[in-house]
Amino acid sequence: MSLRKLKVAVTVVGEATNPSPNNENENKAKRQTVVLGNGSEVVFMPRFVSFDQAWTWFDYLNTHIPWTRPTIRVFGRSCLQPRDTCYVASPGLPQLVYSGYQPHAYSWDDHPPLKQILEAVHKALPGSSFNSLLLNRYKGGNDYVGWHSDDEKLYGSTPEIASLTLGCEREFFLKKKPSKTCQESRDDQEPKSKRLKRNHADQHSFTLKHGSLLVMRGYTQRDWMHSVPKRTKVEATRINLTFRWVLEDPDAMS
Ligand SMILES: O=C(O)CCC(=O)C(=O)O
Ligand SMILES: [Fe+2]
Repeated sequence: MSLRKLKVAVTVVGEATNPSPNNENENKAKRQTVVLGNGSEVVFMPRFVSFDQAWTWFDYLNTHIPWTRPTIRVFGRSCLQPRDTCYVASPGLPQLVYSGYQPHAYSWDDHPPLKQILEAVHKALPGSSFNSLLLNRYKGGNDYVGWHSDDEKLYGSTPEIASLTLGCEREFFLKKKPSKTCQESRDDQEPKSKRLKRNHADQHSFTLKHGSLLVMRGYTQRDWMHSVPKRTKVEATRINLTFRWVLEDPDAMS
């Protein structure tokens, strides 16, 4: 699959205060906002946290998190999830279930560095709040996450998801979900060459480097899918933390 790097529609909205808890001098990092359209956007901070701090967090999480590689169900078939995982949530929240798997919810108190990371994320995103965390560990290029949206009901209709990368960099892709609007139905009947031009902004890619933070907002989960594909030449480990807000009563929202 070949997805073009986003060249347009990347707006640098200025210097942001980086919340690196240890080094105030490294607290200046560029923040890019990518407007995806129709109320969806991505904010990307390539240097959210200092290199050294990010390695300290990586080493702690790699050794201390109770990683598991669960069996999940995809298109009716059972398979091993192609990455390690762990789930952390505040008490009293509804259970997370995805791909037929219900992870045990660990407490923030079990791993104090996670509270420090959560605080840093909150500081970088004023007005945002997160009460759960899904951790992923990719132990090399064969580990991946396939195309999906995090559109579970317990996150509500416009969830904000903040995604921190530690360790080996990997490509992160976004592609627009197919929809049967009038315009797109007409596109289907056009020659492929024209269609490709018209759809140029329907896919984006980001290189998620060590210490970067990518935030998906608005209707991104409703209208877009994302993935971290396999990479044959990659051998090193990447740890990814996605912070999310779980609604206390998802049924009250519908
Ligand atoms: O590893 C990543 O960057 C993405 C992980 C992800 O999409 C997820 O856990 O839902
Ligand atoms: Fe996801």
